[in-house]
Amino acid sequence: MDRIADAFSRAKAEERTLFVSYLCAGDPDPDTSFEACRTLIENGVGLIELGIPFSDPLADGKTNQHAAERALAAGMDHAKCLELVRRIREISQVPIIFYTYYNLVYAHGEADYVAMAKAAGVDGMLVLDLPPEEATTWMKTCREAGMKTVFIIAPTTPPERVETIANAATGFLYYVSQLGVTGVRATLAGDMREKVEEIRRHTDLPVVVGFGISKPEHVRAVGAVADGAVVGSALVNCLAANTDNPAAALKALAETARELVTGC
Ligand SMILES: O=P(O)(O)OC[C@@H](O)[C@@H](O)c1c[nH]c2ccccc12
Repeated sequence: MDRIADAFSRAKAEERTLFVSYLCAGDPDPDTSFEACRTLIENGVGLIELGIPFSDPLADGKTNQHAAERALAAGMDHAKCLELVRRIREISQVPIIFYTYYNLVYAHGEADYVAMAKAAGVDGMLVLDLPPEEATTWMKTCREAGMKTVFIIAPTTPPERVETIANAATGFLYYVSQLGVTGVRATLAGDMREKVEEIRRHTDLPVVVGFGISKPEHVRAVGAVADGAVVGSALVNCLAANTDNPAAALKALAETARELVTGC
């Protein structure tokens, strides 16, 4: 079963953009985090990026950093992240990607980290601070375990590295359309089409675009050039604004997802 390929091919067949969500696992607490994932699935999300909370999330903007802080403060650990995946698998076959940092992989050992995730039902990994040039053993370990390895391409990625990254990736490629770190923005990058077309010259993998997406018109603009639209901070903000009221957080999440999915 290739949940990732199935999700993208279903979206393509239905001529829609795959709605990809990001939340930090365990934000604001393990139970609410599971209900948040259920809410997203019920409101159109077709692929879940789960951030593994880490104390030094250097690639994340303030919104995601605070989400990781809330999750860690709520006692989220690796075992609970795997338990969250198992709970999601009881209700859905939605593809799940771990967004993690290499310190967390190293702490368990690559083989164990991948094996535990695969057993729980994770479909792919994005190690945010591990470039393909340093990921030879990682990619081999994941390939042998049937775990996809997603990689990121940025606006500043030079052409020769676009090819290297595109050739290393499996599952899909993620084009982060803005410079800097994650976070809601008023406008999207203007050169998205050219960069995605450049990526597509090197791969047949699906390409998703993220960074700053917060409105249906952003999703529509991304959908015109890419196979999926990634929304993180706009969803995380729903939890951040209601940390003392899980029901309100989930209601805001459902409303935001329902609005964004109209752009898919
Ligand atoms: O938050 P935004 O602007 O909607 O962007 C998605 C982003 O949060 C998610 O894909 C992500 C979370 N952590 C990351 C680190 C690097 C790149 C991307 C990410």
